[in-house]
Amino acid sequence: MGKKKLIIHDVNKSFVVNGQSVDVLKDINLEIEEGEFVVIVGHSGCGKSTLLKMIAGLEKNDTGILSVDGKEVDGPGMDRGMIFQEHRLFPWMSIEKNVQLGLKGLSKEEKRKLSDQYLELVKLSEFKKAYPSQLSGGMSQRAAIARSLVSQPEILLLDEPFGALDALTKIELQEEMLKIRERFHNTMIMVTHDIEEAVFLADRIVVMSARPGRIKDVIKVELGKYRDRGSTDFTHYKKKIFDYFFEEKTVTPEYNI
Ligand SMILES: Nc1ncnc2c1ncn2[C@@H]1O[C@H](COP(=O)(O)OP(=O)(O)OP(=O)(O)O)[C@@H](O)[C@H]1O
Repeated sequence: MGKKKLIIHDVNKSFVVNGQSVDVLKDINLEIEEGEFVVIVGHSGCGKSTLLKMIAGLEKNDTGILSVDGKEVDGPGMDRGMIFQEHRLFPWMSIEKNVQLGLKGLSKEEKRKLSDQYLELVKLSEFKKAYPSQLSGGMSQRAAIARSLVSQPEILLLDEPFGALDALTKIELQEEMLKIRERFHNTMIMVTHDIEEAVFLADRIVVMSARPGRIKDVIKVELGKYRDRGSTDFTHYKKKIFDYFFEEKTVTPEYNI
């Protein structure tokens, strides 16, 4: 057993909508080890993004405890980085300047060195002076990855980061995420609607039930480091997760298999 990085204990969350309290997450209990890659899947609206936002410190849990390294989460921190489906780069800044945004208290030269290093990692060195509008969707998402990695977060929170990309770019970036994780040993927590992506990347897959979101199952993916998307075992995991969604209601179009 590795070191526990994140502990979520008896967490509940509701929102007030039209004057009424609506339960969004119910009795969430989850422990994530340092360096683990955990992927969360569940129907649209079951509270996956809300859970990520609570870990990021952007939303507050109503009850229970949510702690990182034994310290209760109380707002955003440099130890956690977040990547969203849209790249959220500032259009008026070059890619280089966007990447440097998260760096505080460093000289210009130090910032430049770091942004160069991370832009090289995501293969965007040649585009550092370009603006977001001059980049493709995949390139913009690479820049967003560099921006979140440059401040060296220990936990990377990924909210459907490749959801808007074409299939080939998506596969390329999935493989790069694995390389990044191998190099930096970050703990990764990703939300996705793509079951194949979940099986390809995860050490464990958290399956959530429809609203209010509860953890229905946590599946350990025992497929080794390099996974063959066409293998029988890979397909077996895909089917197992897909069956959870049949169980609840008829197939939902938001899920790709
Ligand atoms: N700030 C808010 N105020 C009120 N309701 C909210 C707020 N944020 C989220 N919700 C509601 O909470 C529920 C869960 O939202 P959330 O975005 O976490 O779901 P999700 O599982 O990530 O959905 P999707 O897969 O469609 O992105 C939804 O019904 C949403 O409308």
